Amino acid sequence: MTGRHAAPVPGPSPAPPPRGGVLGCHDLVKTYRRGREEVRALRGVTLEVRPGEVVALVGRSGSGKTTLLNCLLGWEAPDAGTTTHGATARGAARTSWEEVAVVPQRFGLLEELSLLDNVALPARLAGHDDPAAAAVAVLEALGLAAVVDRAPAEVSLGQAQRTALARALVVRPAFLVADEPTGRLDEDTTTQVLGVLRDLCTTAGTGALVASHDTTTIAHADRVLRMSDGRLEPDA
Ligand SMILES: Nc1ncnc2c1ncn2[C@@H]1O[C@H](COP(=O)(O)OP(=O)(O)OP(=O)(O)O)[C@@H](O)[C@H]1O
Repeated sequence: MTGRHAAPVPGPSPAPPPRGGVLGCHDLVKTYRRGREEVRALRGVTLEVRPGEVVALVGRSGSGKTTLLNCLLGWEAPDAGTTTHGATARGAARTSWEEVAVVPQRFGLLEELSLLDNVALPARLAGHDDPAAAAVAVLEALGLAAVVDRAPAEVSLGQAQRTALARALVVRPAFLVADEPTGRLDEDTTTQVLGVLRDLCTTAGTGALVASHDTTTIAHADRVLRMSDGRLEPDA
């Protein structure tokens, strides 16, 4: 624990995204095929994330976590199954960043923009009065005040990872999906980041689904879902 309280993440000025409902999926199936080889990455996965809760998704490397998140988000097409995105209960193609924001495993930052501009972008698209101020506030809360003007290539992987999280949090989304968002961080920084995430879930009612191998992240979750060989294990 750092002993620091996480600064609250300021809210965007426009109307908040539609709230309510759940982020979830029902009976998702996904098989990858390469020639004759088949990898059954998802074998019928059903889950729900409710507003305000932090759910950790854990499992060995290759158990299907990233595939599950990608299918849940609509970034990959499942072979079967359905997804629900909060209040809209529609397909991912129509889901806005304010409804479901994402921290991808490989960050997905725009290399030609500064960290500040990367984080301000979704706030700008959401119609925030002062996107830069909102971006600075969340970057500061995540311990990045000193590097906001640098490009992603000019910071450490841990700093880039926190920037990807800041870009998701800046719009106070209804739901957050994060793939290993603390994998590059030391324990103190992880605790700081989790404090900011928890604050958002409490104050904005964000429901978070966080795939992680990190014991600190798992310990801070309200619920833990365990994946094994393309399936979720039944609750212990
Ligand atoms: N595009 C792809 N083509 C073929 N197989 C794939 C593809 N993507 C993933 N796989 C396979 O699907 C299985 C699940 O992979 P996935 O990336 O979902 O696991 P993971 O639990 O997220 O792993 P990690 O913790 O290492 O990120 C693995 O066996 C992987 O090799």
